Order: sequence, then structure tokens, then C-alpha cells
Amino acid sequence: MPNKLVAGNWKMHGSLAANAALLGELASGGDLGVACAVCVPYPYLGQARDRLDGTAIALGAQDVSEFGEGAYTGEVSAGMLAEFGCRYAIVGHSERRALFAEDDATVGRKAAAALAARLVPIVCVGETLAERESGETMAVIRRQLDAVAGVLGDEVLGSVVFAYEPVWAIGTGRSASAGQVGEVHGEIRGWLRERCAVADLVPILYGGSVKPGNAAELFAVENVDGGLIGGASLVANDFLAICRAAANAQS
Ligand SMILES: O=C(CO)COP(=O)(O)O
Repeated sequence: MPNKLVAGNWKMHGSLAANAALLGELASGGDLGVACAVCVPYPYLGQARDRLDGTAIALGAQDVSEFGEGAYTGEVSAGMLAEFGCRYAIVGHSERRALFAEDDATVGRKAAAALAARLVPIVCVGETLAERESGETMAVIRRQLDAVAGVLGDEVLGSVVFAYEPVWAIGTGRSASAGQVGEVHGEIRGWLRERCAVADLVPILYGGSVKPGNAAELFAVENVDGGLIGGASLVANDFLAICRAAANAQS
């Protein structure tokens, strides 16, 4: 079983003043006994790096360019993120897929760009409500996973973190049930085992309305190796409580 990881995805929230307060509270949480990270908006990477330096909380970005360098106005490369101390880059979040037209192959190329700069890509997959209701959940997730493996090659899948985020559970307050999460995570583990010798060591996070009240139950599910936390990562006490739930589930 991999060690658990809890990553906060701040999305497009924050300000210098609000971040200073949030980061300060997180930093004073001490060693939480579990790997944790915050994925902040690009302009705040420097602020977060400086404030989290010397703490156990790692830094991540919410996206990364598929390109290394050049005339790509508005893009941010993996090398730039690495220079700012990032360890992680989320790729393929459903909001990027749905709102910014990122397709499966683009997500794969972004994961490859992250790995090339020694970042750990957190590759998000997940089905919409319509896809779940029409029985397509695993077909959609396999298609998303296959596209990433197709670009990366099976041999590097052991360097990736995966996150199952059902679109209908994101920001809705309606988490997937432990049974639903266990079923999909088991399928993702099986998909990894078909391809990768270290499949059992690859973290598979769950994301979608994880809160202090449901974290323990979700983290106890087999093949759930932590969480990708949206709204609750903006509230220091909630994020710290979720990290502690992951630590408890690990021990
Ligand atoms: O999208 C998410 C994390 O990437 C989940 O968001 P919420 O925790 O706000 O549902």
C-alpha cells in the first residue's frame, strides 16, 4: 500500500492576504504524519514556497503546459514550476477538460511534460453524471487512463499519482459513496496491474466533496491512497483535519 497523500486544490481562489493567513495556519499544523501538498494558483507559487519552506507541506500547481519552452503565450512550463519548488502538477482536472477543451491526449502530453521536469503529475480521471447513469463509468475512465499510458508508456506509470474525481461529486457536497469509490479504485488498480510492476505502490487519490466528516470513511476504503481536496482545502482546520484522517487511516 502506498503512503497516503492529501493534496489541496485551491482552484482560482486566494489573495496575498488570504493566502498568508491560510498558509500560516497550515504551517503551524506541524508534522501531520502523512504526505500533504497544496496546489495553488500560479502567481502565488512564490508566496507559498516561501511560507511553506521548512514545513512538511509540499507545493504543487493546478496545471502545466505540454510544451517545454517557446512562443506559447499564457502557458507555464514544468521547468518553471520546478524552479518555484513544485513537486506536483495536477493534469486533466475535469474543469480543464470541460471548460478549456483539454482532450485525453493533451492530458497525456501534460503528464509527460511534468515528468520530464521531475514533477509528479496528479492525473485526474472521472465520469460525468450522465456517463455514470448510462453505465459508462469504467469505459470513460479506461479511455482516459489508456490515453495517458499511450503517451507516457507503461514503464513510467509508477511515477504518476492518479486521482479519481467523479465530476458529479466535485463542489456539489455530494461525495461518491464508499462503495462507488472502492469499485472504481479497484478497477484503476487492476488497470495498473496489467501494465506496471509497481502497480500496488502507485497512489490513487479520491476527490469530490471530501470533508472532515467523510474523510475517515473514504480513506478507509481499499485502494484509496488519499484525497484531492477542493473547497475544504481553503479552510485550514478542515484541511488539517482531513490530513489527520489520512494519517489515522495509514497507521
Ligand atoms: O475538484 C476537486 C479537487 O480537485 C474537488 O473539489 P471539492 O472538494 O470542492 O468537491
